Amino acid sequence: MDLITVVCGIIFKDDLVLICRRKAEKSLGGYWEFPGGKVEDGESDEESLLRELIEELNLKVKIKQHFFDTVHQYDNGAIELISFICESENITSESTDHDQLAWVKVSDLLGWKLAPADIPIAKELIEKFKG
Ligand SMILES: Nc1nc2c([nH]c(=O)n2[C@@H]2O[C@H](COP(=O)(O)OP(=O)(O)OP(=O)(O)O)[C@@H](O)[C@H]2O)c(=O)[nH]1
Repeated sequence: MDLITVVCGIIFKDDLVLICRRKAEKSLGGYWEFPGGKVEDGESDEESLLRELIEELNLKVKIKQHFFDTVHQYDNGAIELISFICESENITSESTDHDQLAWVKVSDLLGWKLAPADIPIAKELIEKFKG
């Protein structure tokens, strides 16, 4: 089965990072994720991320650096999840795809019910920001 490329933003506002809970009716409903989405034909990863964040969250961010990529095999197919560290100047409270948003400390990330593909990214982030 094809590998689907998904981009996500690790969006910082000061020391806190944004995670979003997928709406119940979506795939992986109820799981928390870093917001983003599927890369479309003809888009770069960065263009795709900026587009998704505006579409879903009406959030304009600065992409600071490419962070960490991971491949995860779900029952219905595999995704490659490409993450970027971003900074946001404003805080958003509404999403078209999520029913809750939370700004959390990096060290607390694994206490949330993250989408399985996001767990290696969260672990890497905790390692990077520890001490
Ligand atoms: N945006 C995003 N998607 C993720 C993450 N982790 C993860 O496994 N995914 C999965 O990657 C796929 C693409 O995400 P998406 O946000 O574009 O989903 P979508 O609404 O276009 O499609 P879908 O609802 O049909 O699955 C979804 O199946 C989603 O569950 C993540 O951190 N961010």
